[in-house]
This record gives sequence, structure tokens and C-alpha cells, in this order.
Amino acid sequence: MFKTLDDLPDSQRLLVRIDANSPVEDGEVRNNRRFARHAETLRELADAGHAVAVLAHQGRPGRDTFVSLEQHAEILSEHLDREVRYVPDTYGEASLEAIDGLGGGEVLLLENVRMVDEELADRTPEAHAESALVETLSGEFDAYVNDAYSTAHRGHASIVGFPRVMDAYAGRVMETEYEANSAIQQREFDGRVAMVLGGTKADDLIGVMERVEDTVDTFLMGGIVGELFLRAAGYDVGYDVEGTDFFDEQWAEQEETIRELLDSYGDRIRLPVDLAYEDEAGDRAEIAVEGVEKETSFLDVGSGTVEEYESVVADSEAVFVKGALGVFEDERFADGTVGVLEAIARTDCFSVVGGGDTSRAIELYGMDEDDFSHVSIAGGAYVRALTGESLVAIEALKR
Ligand SMILES: Nc1ncnc2c1ncn2[C@@H]1O[C@H](COP(=O)(O)OP(=O)(O)O)[C@@H](O)[C@H]1O
Ligand SMILES: O=C(OP(=O)(O)O)[C@H](O)COP(=O)(O)O
Repeated sequence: MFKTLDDLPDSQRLLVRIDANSPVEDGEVRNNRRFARHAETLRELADAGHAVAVLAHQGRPGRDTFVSLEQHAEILSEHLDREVRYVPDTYGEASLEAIDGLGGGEVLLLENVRMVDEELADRTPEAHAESALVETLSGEFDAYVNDAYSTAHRGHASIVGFPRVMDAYAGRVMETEYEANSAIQQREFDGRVAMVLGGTKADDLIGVMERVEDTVDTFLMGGIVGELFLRAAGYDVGYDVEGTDFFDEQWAEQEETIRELLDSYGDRIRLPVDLAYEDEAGDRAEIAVEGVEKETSFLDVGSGTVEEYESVVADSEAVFVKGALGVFEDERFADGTVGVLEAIARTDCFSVVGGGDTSRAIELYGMDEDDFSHVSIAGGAYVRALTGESLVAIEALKR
């Protein structure tokens, strides 16, 4: 097993990796459950008198969610009820100076680590450990704490590099999410198992579908991922809203695999029968997938689909959700996501809802977290854990 905060010596200078990756709307970072959860870890460390520098990422280069962490520091300060200082630099002179001045009980947030090219370089953990980012920062601290369970599936420098050269500990979020998700993987279900797959990240989900073929009876598809599957099934859908680029690159990468999945288990994959879009008057309108004739950017699944998915949920003993079925942040396009989540909440099936964005829908629409068996702040990491796949961050911490 890995070491936890219970094993940490007193008065350490700590580099703590969290995952505060958040929805960004019109440049504004939205508060979400990740902040509250990581704030608990940071509060415990600061209250114990450790000096805490925090490393985190936001978005991916090229996307409009790829922004600095200045707003994150403000949101974290509110959750922690103490100042979280922010430095617009990750491992250069300005950050080294700020780290130098960091006292026990203080918290400092460094700049978005994905602004450093080395973070995302396609390298082995050994090579990541030799990056300038890891070599420089590791020299400034006594130990490294990884609390970023929701990024535990990414072999990036800040996740797999530091534990090779520093004493490494799992934070409280890492520890509790790991325990909860590993326990789920060991459960067996007598009845039917459904998996709701939506959101924007097709590669995370496709790998999972290939691995859970023995466990999952029905996949309920929606979101961008659902449209990619519809496109593979021959429908003329999958057009980005202006300014986004979700479809073409993912289609080029995943077309073949999606076709193979449809060929192998088409009878278990349920695709939307209708979709919703914004009409000229700015209202929600719906159309059956069979009737789609012109290029349209769809933003939700339609009401016929919700009805079908609700009845699958009602017949299931376990339901796992990863990714939203539509742009639920906009009330007009929340019907798919909220409809399915409410259907799950009405039953007493075993249920897990994951994804930083998706889990946010629960509080946004006034649902009760207690109506679900487990709500994870992780998405890709949790669905991988369900399949028994190892997570690189955990492997690194266990070394
Ligand atoms: N048709 C769609 N077009 C654009 N965005 C979508 C669509 N359907 C879902 N989404 C977006 O997907 C996001 C969730 O995606 P993702 O990041 O994959 O999941 P999570 O963060 O829950 O793991 C939501 O914020 C939602 O707005
Ligand atoms: O939000 C995240 O993952 P999730 O969308 O699977 O919950 C993590 O921060 C990982 O981000 P990434 O998928 O851009 O590597």
C-alpha cells in the first residue's frame, strides 16, 4: 500500500498535487466539489503546521478552459477560510522566491502546471523525474503529497515524476476515493448493470467499454460521445458549436474503434433516439435522429431518449454514470442529465456518479447526494478503477 498523511513527519515543507480542474464559463472558473474536498486535505496539513505549496492543472492547451489558477486561489481561500497565495509561475524565479518565503501553516498555489510543456510530454516516469520541472521543485520540499485522484490515470510529470525522487504520500481525497472505488470493483451484482456514458472525452470511455463487457448489460450513450457513436451508426450528427473542437479530432482517432464496438456489442449499446438543439428563437427544440437533415449542433439528448433510458435504469440493480448527457450547465439542455440522475435517485439500485462536471449537476439541480451510493469527484480515473485497471498515480505512490 501507499503511505498516507498519518505517516507524515512533523513540520514538513510539502508539495501537494491536487485536481482543481473545473468548468469555466465565459472565463469564470466555477466552484465545484473538487475545491471543497481538497480544501479538507489542505486544511489538515496547514493546521498541523506544514508549509504547503500546491500544484494543479486547469483545462488542456488549446481549449478555452485552459486558464491560469488565479481564480482557483480565491475559491480555495474561501473554502479554507485562510489566505491561499497565488504566484503566476510554476517553477521559475518568482515561484522559487514565493516558496522560499512560505512559512509553516501557510498555503501557496503555483501556476497551472500544464503551462509547462514538460508536464504533458509523452515520457516514461523515469524521464519525467529528470525534467527541469521535477528536478527544480523536488529540491525545494521535504515530501510530495498526491491528492489528485481524479488525475490518477494521467502519466504526467507532476503525477509520476515527483514520487520517483521524493518521499511520497497519498492525500485524504486520494486515499478515500481509492478505497471507495476499489471496493466497488470487488462487488458482484445479480441483476442488470447499466452504464451511462456521456461528456466530452471519448477515449476515456471507449477503453472502459472494451474492459467491462462481462459486467455491463447496457450502455446508455449521450453527450459528445453519444453523437460520435451515432455518427458511426450512419447518422449525420457530430457538429461542434462555434468555438469548440470536440468532434473532428476524436472522430479521426476513434472512428474505427467505435465501429468495432458497435459491431461487437451493438445490441447492448443504446444510442439516443432523439436530440435537442437551440432553435432560431433561442428555445430548446428536439428532433428524432432519423429526421436529422441539416448540420446542427446538438446540446442534449431528447425526451424520447430520456424516457427509454429511465426505463433501463428502473430495471437495473446497479447504474454507473460518467459524463453528462448534455450541456446541463444551461437549464434548457439539462433534461437528459437531470432526467437520468433523477431516475437513478428514485430507485434503490447501487449507483455511482463520477466526473468533476457531472457530479456538479447533482447540487446544481437540487438533488440529494444521499440518493446515490457514491458520488466521485473523479471521472476517467473512477471508471478505470471500476474495470480493475491500475492507475499510474497509485502505482507511483506504492513504489
Ligand atoms: N452535446 C454536447 N455538446 C457540448 N458539450 C457537452 C455535450 N454534452 C455534454 N457536454 C458537456 O460535457 C461536460 C462533461 O464532460 P466530461 O468532462 O467528459 O465529464 P466529467 O467532467 O463529468 O468527467 C459537461 O460540462 C457538458 O456541458
Ligand atoms: O477532470 C478530469 O478528469 P475527468 O473529466 O475524467 O473527471 C481531470 O482533471 C483530468 O483532466 P484531463 O482529462 O484533461 O487529463
